[in-house]
Amino acid sequence: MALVCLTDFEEYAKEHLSKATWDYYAAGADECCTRDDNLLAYKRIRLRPRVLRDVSVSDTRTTVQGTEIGFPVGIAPTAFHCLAWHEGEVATARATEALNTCYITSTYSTCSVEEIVAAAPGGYRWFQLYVYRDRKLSEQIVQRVEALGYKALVLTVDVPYTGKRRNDIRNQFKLPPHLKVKNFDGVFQQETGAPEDYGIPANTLDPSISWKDVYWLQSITRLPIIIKGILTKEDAELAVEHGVQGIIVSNHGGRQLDGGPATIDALSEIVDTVQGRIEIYLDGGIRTGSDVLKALALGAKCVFIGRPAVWGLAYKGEEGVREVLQILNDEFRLSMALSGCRNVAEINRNLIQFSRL
Ligand SMILES: Cc1cc2nc3c(=O)[nH]c(=O)nc-3n(C[C@H](O)[C@H](O)[C@H](O)COP(=O)(O)O)c2cc1C
Ligand SMILES: CCCCCCC(=O)C(=O)O
Repeated sequence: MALVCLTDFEEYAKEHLSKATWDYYAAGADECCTRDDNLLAYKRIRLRPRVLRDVSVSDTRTTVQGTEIGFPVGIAPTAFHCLAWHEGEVATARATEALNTCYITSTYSTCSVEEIVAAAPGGYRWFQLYVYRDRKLSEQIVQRVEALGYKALVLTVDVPYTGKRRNDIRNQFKLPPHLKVKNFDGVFQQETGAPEDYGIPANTLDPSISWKDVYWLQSITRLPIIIKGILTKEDAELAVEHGVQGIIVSNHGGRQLDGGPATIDALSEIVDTVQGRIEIYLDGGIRTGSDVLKALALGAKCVFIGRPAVWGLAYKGEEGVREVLQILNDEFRLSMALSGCRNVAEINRNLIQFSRL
């Protein structure tokens, strides 16, 4: 039977992946309140559609960091794509190249950045970076992705420690031995029995990371820096003051702090504070084209999907991710037209029924 919406892909993935892999992808932290609220928050928002506006032609294109993409939905960084499909991130990269959108490659990819670029040489990509205690490791990967033509660095700031994901603990989930964090092959070795997250030594990431490390990162790269994991106006203001080029409003898909806000609920205070000085993106809970429309109406320049891309991989690799992206593109185009918007420039706050919020 045809899969017609993203939840169809979710059901397929749940049925076909091993329980431990499914649990890892689905996980939220603790009671999963924030993970679930990311989706529920969209359902609380109502739109104010305009009519009789000649929507016979519609244009979903936009720009991010000055580059045109086909529609305002990219792929958020998620780890371990080879768990879902044997070609892993290579398949994801090919799908995003085909749909002309942005793919943020995770530090914890199971294909190397060199393999990803070779598979989809024309693709538009950003690289997601975690900061390591051993800064040389971070510097080396930054140099590699810069040389490979990645267009921005996405600095993830919400993982000083990994959130408590109960099923992963119950399942003692770890990357199976035939898969590797390919960007650091052989680097993350450790003695048996030492603390680990998913088979990776637990103490590699630096929990002392602070705003001064943004200056350090700027000193080692010419790439634009986008901070992922901002949820408050105070931190958005600091991001602007530290000279970064963008923010991703994100709670890591509800996998880190449980009890934080849904990202769509956090967006407005950040947009009001930033006042257009840098681009603001959002991820978390995007499952339909009207979710995309709502996020853009509230001020996001582009949104990113995490789990739905992995569901697409689990279904049919590259083809599955293409289908997921195509469905979102089609639904977004339809939602735009049904609310009277011919292009993304016409999407604004007037579309949102604030009296209900
Ligand atoms: C399985 C999984 C792995 C993830 N791995 C990373 C990662 O390596 N780096 C990162 O910055 N965010 C990671 N994230 C968070 C995503 O980038 C994104 O914030 C989140 O998935 C968005 O929510 P959604 O899944 O509801 O679309 C991961 C999320 C999931 C579900
Ligand atoms: C050692 C930390 C592993 C993190 C794995 C990727 C990730 O961010 C996730 O949410 O899962």
